[in-house]
Amino acid sequence: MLCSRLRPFVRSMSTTALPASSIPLLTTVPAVRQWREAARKENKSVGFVPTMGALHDGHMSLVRRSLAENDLTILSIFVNPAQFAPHEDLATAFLCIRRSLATQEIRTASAVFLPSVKDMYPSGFNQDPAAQKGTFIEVKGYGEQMEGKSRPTFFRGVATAVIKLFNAIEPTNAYFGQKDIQQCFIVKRLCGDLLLSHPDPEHIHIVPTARDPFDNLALSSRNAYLSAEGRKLAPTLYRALKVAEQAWNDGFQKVACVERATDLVREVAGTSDEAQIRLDYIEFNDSDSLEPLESTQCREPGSQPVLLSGAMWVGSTRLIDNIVLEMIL
Ligand SMILES: Nc1ncnc2c1ncn2[C@@H]1O[C@H](COP(=O)(O)OP(=O)(O)OP(=O)(O)O)[C@@H](O)[C@H]1O
Ligand SMILES: CC(C)(CO)[C@@H](O)C(=O)[O-]
Ligand code: BAL
Repeated sequence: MLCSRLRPFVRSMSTTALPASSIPLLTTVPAVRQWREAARKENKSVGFVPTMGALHDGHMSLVRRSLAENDLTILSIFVNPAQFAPHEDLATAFLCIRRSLATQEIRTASAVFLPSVKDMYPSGFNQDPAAQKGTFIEVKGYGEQMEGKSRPTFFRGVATAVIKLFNAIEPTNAYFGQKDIQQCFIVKRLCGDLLLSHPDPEHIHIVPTARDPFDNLALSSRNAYLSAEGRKLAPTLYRALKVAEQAWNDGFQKVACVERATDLVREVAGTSDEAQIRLDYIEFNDSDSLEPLESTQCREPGSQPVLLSGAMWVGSTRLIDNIVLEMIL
């Protein structure tokens, strides 16, 4: 069963309701397979950019990279209900799709795939994980770490939707944003574990986070929900991560790096009239296991990359950001 808030928006996504477009809007799995088959016959490589709509410049940096590296680029827009907890705002995410389809930028892609919830969940979908039936994919030991601690069913939803999209499109390459760094590593592992060839883990590309050029705030669909005051405070998360990065590079232990970053957020929160910001976490994780580092761990040059990531509440909006230490993307 579909969550009641979602139902009207799914109905409104019927083909006839879509705006006119000069690029193919593929709304069913058979249609996207046909498009893919034609590309295969012409020996054309296909780059894939999965999104949930509400397009911004961060999405466009993925599209640009795909355009540069492939003959054809397909972008999907699917607000995947399985990655939203029942209390999260799925309806607002849906409202953004129509606006995205009207933007000029996605017209540079070769095709847009807009599946319905019914196409993506042929066995039906229930928003309550305990009542769900059918096939769901878990990436055990990785999906529970980091963001998974706050969003327990999130990566199960992401993995399930991504594998379905990959099976429908069979892309040569797929592009994901560094802003959602855990998602990038989980998708790579998913492709490796399930022995996927289209794409295999080496063809999952991580594109650096696109930021506001003035204050480095990571672009995100969620930024649209910030108040004017909240928008001013939002870059504090990245500033805090930079403080932690500096301390790490100076040789401090993890616990001290986190403390310095936390102090900065506390200080900024103290100067805000409305005390709008609250740090959820700042953590250092191993990029292979995704396990948190030991408190006493400090920088070891030449070791494998470390994920320095954080989440911060700005009013009722939860923002995430990260820095990958010692890695060339
Ligand atoms: N600032 C960014 N730079 C690069 N890629 C990004 C950026 N923001 C999002 N992406 C990537 O775009 C893809 C689609 O993301 P999505 O449609 O969920 O947008 P979003 O801005 O991440 O939304 P939300 O704010 O709900 O997290 C993902 O791979 C995501 O990592
Ligand atoms: C990858 C994704 C499209 C899967 O639903 C989503 O998690 C997102 O937009 O990052
Ligand atoms: N880009 C991540 C999607 C989400 O947070 O639901």
